[in-house]
Amino acid sequence: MPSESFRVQHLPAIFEPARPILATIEKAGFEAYFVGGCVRDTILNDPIHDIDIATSAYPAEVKQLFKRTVDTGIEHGTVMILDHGTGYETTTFRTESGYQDYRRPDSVTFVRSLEEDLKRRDFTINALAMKENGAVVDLFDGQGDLKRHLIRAVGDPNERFLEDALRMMRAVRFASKLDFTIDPQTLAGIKDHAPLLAKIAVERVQVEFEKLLLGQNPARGLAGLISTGLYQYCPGLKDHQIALEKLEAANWPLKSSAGAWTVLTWTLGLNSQTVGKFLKAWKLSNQMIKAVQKSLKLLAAIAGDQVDNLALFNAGKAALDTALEVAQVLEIPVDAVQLQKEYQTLPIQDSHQLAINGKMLIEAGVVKPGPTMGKLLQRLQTAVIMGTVENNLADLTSATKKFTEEME
Ligand SMILES: Nc1ccn([C@@H]2O[C@H](COP(=O)(O)OP(=O)(O)OP(=O)(O)O)[C@@H](O)[C@H]2O)c(=O)n1
Ligand SMILES: [Mg+2]
Repeated sequence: MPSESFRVQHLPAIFEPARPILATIEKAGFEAYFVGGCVRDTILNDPIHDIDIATSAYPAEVKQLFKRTVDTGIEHGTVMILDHGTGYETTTFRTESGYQDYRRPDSVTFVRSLEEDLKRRDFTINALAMKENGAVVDLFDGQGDLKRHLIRAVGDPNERFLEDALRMMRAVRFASKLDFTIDPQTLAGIKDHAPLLAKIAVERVQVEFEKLLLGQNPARGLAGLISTGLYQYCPGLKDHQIALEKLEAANWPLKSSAGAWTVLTWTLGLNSQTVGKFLKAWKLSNQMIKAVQKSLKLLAAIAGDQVDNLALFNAGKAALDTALEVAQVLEIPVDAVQLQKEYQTLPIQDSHQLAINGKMLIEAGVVKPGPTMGKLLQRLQTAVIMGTVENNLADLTSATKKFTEEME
């Protein structure tokens, strides 16, 4: 069994429910460890979001030790254990070989040795293992690199990136997230293999890029992305080195995902009309695309000092918050408090709040069903939002009469 090099005295509370799983596996004579990000984040004292467990027990052996298990990825050695409330995934130590397509191993071989398993992991800071009792196994000086604030590939960087090209994106993502430097040899490995990123599913690149933009210091991640040429293999970024360099100088950090994509696309010179195609290439959801379109539109109004009630109404609260967040990061001057106040005091914030509707108009006999009615309601709504008509039945009815006469 590998020797321990350090011991975490008090495991964060999030580990508690998972400890009995490791204890059970150990009692049966196997090894079991917390591995990957959760160990890194424990040592960094950062929030932990998911717990990964690795074990020398083969999947069939794991399943014998627990009452309730689910085969979530049995061919890769992953079994979900449900005995202790929330499910915990355990993965058998494994080595992988092949990687003909630079993203999936051709075959997975289960092994009994922790070292073999850790050797195939991406970076030294992610190749730490921790026992149930807090003892840390660190075979590649991951703790030294955590102290030195260094992203360094385990072993030969070229091998690691040939195994999985997404790791190049992960390197720049961690540089941003943790505000760490990328080790020169690791950086050189990225430079040499950057074109392989094109082989990776865009959805996976998107996740890493968004995390980069939401990190502690995106300037670091962007600098890595640019200096290695990796950006050229990201959707729609090939011709945008200068814009990306400009983005490096922004007033980071950011909080929201919509904010991240808005900051990026604004800096690339896209607008609410042109942004759709770009974000589709990144495989973002329609919901996210709509959110970015709205905040870009409002941001354009803010930058042109043309924000009125209608612009605020059309944007809505979420896009307003995003646009204000982005304005701060991009140092676009805006009185955020004032705009929030204007939004709060809009005559209506939602179409449903209009004091008249189509049914009422028909019943009052002022308009017949059809396309005219839609136009009329739109006009009434705009008039209310802009404050030229009061939002009450009497005023809206007389405005309706006036508008219908004009429209005839
Ligand atoms: N391309 C990858 C992805 C993951 N890993 C290994 O699998 C672990 C878990 O992966 P994942 O949860 O994707 O990343 P984390 O490092 O845990 O980071 P996060 O905080 O984003 O979960 C990593 O720590 C690393 O040891 C790897 O070697 N190569
Ligand atoms: Mg993780």
